[in-house]
Amino acid sequence: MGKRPVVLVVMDGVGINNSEYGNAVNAAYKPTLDELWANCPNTEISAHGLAVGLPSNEDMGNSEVGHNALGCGQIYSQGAKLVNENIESGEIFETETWSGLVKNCANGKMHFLGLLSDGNVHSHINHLKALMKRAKEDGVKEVRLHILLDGRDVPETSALIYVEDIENYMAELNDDNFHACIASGGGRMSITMDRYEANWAMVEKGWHVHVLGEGREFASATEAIETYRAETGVVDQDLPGFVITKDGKAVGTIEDGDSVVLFNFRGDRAQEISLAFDGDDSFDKFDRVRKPNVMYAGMLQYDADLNIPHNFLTYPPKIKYTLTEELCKHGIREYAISETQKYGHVTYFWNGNRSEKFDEKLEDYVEIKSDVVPFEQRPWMKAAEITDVLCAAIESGNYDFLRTNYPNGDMVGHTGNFEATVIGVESVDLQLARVKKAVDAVNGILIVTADHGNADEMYEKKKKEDAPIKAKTSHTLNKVPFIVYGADVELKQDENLGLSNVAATVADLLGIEPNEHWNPSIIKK
Ligand SMILES: O=C(O)[C@H](O)COP(=O)(O)O
Ligand SMILES: [Mn+2]
Ligand SMILES: [Mn+2]
Repeated sequence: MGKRPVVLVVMDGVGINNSEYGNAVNAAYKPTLDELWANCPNTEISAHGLAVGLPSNEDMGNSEVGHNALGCGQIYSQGAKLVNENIESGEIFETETWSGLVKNCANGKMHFLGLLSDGNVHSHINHLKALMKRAKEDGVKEVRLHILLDGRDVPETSALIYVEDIENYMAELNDDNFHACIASGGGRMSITMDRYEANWAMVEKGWHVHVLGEGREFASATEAIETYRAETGVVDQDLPGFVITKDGKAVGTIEDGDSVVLFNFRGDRAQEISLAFDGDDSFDKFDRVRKPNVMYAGMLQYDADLNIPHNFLTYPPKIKYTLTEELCKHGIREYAISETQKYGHVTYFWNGNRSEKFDEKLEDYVEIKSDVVPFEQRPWMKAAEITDVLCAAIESGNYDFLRTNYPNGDMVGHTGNFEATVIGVESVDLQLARVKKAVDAVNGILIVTADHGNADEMYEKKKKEDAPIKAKTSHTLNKVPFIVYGADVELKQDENLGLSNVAATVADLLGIEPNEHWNPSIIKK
């Protein structure tokens, strides 16, 4: 091509926060990032709320919407917003899927499985309430709820707030003809919500409690949560699975003739459990022991290429004109690499929730296997291993555009462990120095940015001056850095810039005319 290669680094979860309080990014020793920020063209860009297609500016960013915006140069209404609209207009209940679900369980139960919170990253409790209410109106008699406790997109020990809320809601709905109750549950990082096949054993554990009704027994979800908290001290996302029983019997195993709705709208952590429900006898990820004959549907279609799940209630955004597609048209050779935890972020999310490549010949994707450990124990994760392989790819001269995601700021940030998160950010900085050197060796251009904040705010904001410090595990509403190294450009400084302006900027740096559908480049002309 004769063009200068462009390397883009997403430092997952590394936002900009002017306050030092709980700020693991500022607390980290990060000479390379500091030097780049001080000496290179840079700007701050938005990564949350309306800038990434979420319902409001109160919604923090997340990896799905962040990488979608980065990789497609446009702002699409995202799952959270689409489901809101679909419920508000009532269209969701006019779908064949909904009527099929209702009809299918005429003599059985309707099960709702999903993340119980108002985090709005994977799900929203209001969506669940709307589905339950309508199920009752449509004549469903028995509803069972399988709850995944959050504490990752919401405060780390907030599960009981949502349990109480939904139990009160069910109590109001329950009458002589309708009965809804919680049947099983567990922490979202302990059961069911694995992603990118990092740890199928989590899904197997979820299958056992939700479907088979096998697990430690409790009389209520509150009892389970309180008992586990007292025994283990773990936070909500890590609480073990539990089964609710009455008179020695699980109240809501999933049986032939039942219907099951996964009320999460986000795809990554919804796919594996969906495969377990949809899969025929050839399913071999774990032994399901018993596979009930149910109608299963997702709140959204999680992967349109792979048709997961077969039935769904809301169409995902149809993301068109992605950067990868455009670059392929120009013969640009692309390379994407991350470790398992974020591999799908730089491929599937980046390409508009598409799991197939646009052009086999032009694209190479590499996954480095993530550790299966609590990440506060190994905050460096696989940053060095990613860099080994990435630098070799840069120096090979075989690629024109290379992108990577370093998960540390985010994955360690989600543990709520400040010290470990500082080390996570420092690990990324160490690798950044190596990437920069490789970029220099090929006379390339380096872009450093992030998909949303997390490590930049590790403590919940205090409500009272003398309140104790409380760890914050979720993402933030903060802006993220955008830095260009190795190119003599001037960057715009504009309140309205966001992640969706990055694709056009990459095209500019590669000497390609940005697609007309994209938001404008950040480079001043
Ligand atoms: O799934 C998760 O781990 C969190 O809910 C969101 O994190 P991510 O958007 O950075 O993946
Ligand atoms: Mn992220
Ligand atoms: Mn995250």
